[in-house]
Amino acid sequence: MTGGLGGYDAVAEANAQKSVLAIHWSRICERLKVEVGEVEYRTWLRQITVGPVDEDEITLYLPTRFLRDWVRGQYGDRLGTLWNAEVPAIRRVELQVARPATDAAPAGREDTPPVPAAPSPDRAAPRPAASAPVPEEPRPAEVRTDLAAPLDQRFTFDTFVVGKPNEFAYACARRVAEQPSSPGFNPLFLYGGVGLGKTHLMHSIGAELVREGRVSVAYMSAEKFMYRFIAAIRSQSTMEFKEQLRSVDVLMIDDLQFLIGKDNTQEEFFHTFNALVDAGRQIVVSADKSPSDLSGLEDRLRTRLGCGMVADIHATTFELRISILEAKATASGVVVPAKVLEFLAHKITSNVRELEGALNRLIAHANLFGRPVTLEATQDVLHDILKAHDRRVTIEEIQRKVAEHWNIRLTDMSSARRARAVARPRQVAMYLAKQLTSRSLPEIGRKFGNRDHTTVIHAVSRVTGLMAEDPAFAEDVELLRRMLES
Ligand SMILES: Nc1ncnc2c1ncn2[C@@H]1O[C@H](COP(=O)(O)OP(=O)(O)OP(=O)(O)O)[C@@H](O)[C@H]1O
Repeated sequence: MTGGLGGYDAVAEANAQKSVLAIHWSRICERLKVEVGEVEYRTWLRQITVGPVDEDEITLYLPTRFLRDWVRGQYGDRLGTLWNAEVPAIRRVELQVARPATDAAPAGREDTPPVPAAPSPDRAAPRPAASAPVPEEPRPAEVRTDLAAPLDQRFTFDTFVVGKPNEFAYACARRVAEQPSSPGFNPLFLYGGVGLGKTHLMHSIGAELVREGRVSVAYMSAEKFMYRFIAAIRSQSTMEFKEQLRSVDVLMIDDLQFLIGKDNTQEEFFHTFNALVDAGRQIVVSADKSPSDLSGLEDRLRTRLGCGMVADIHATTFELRISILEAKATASGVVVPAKVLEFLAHKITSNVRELEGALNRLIAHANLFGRPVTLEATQDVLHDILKAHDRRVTIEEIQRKVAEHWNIRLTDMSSARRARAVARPRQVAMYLAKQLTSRSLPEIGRKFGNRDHTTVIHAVSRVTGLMAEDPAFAEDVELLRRMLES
């Protein structure tokens, strides 16, 4: 590809080469359609654009890293063979990530338009000619701050403590961060109660992708999405808003439940969602409930949200709370005795945010006054928080949980049935009632079908004995106790 005769000839030669390559490529595409089928072709191969030839190598472009890797793994050799059959001088195919020019939208902050000739900041930037792919190098990884909230630097995979309740969601988030748009993982829908780490995981995905490079990430709360949309309508710039959204590689929307009842915004989100997924981009969404339980969201949106991977973050266990506290205490550099951590993990069970808040207050207090953290100081410094968490468990709740756990009828808690499958759970419920409530033995007996207080004493000692003998049984009872306390 030498020019030698001046700029015009070089351009003419490049154009001629392009049109010849385009003819070869269209023939190869026809072959591929027949070989792999129309659907497969449209999903993976249609997005390829042809780049330059250098010696014996032709460069093909794909819009995302994920597509590039997939096509390379599945079709790399075949593409090489087909090109070689068309143009014997081509012996190798190089696959690169590049956004086709038709998709190119402003890629930086609004105040730094990437296309120098942009006529005005409130108009979409002009697009280069459709056939010229934009190579990946000049387009650095970025967080689309024009669209989105900046990522919180503290929320990374490294600082996320993994335990049983969140290990699945964590694994899914890691997978998406490593391979955005993997089949089966798009969209990734994370859900769980308040303060259990959904936002932390989303920011971790964003941080990882940006660190890895080559993708643009937009993160925003559903609330922010709505306000941006409304502002765009008011300023008559909805097209620009849509284009910005649809130009990102990964779109993350936090707290989607906010869109319940906001029909127009839902509609807009639905179209954005479809446009991105259809273009092979990744969507990550969080909400407080699963897609099927988000009544108030349009059915078609709920259906699409549930199409990828739905991962639940469960309420924390005692072990996870301890691990989180340990990690955060270590990071703070303040020595917090194990018994203080255990005390907090027992007392503050509702969510990690509150747990973290309590620990932060303790640490701040220790730093301010230069005093060691003790159990007494903890009770003093946190007395208001601890009081709010002093939960009263009722005997009815205990009976319900225990019955559910062993799959027996609630009425069997007070029935006369003595079969072990029923009597043992009943004894456990009596034991837990004694442990977790301040009710007297006769009161407990009365709640269990008017039994005598000696029956309750017998149940307590029987369960205590069995727990000592049988670790699996002890674990069951312990689990129930923690569930009831949280
Ligand atoms: N497994 C964890 N390891 C470390 N920190 C955690 C973990 N889970 C939650 N946190 C911390 O708890 C706080 C609350 O988490 P986050 O904001 O991610 O919760 P959320 O599920 O998004 O809550 P909301 O429903 O209110 O949006 C954050 O400071 C976060 O870092």
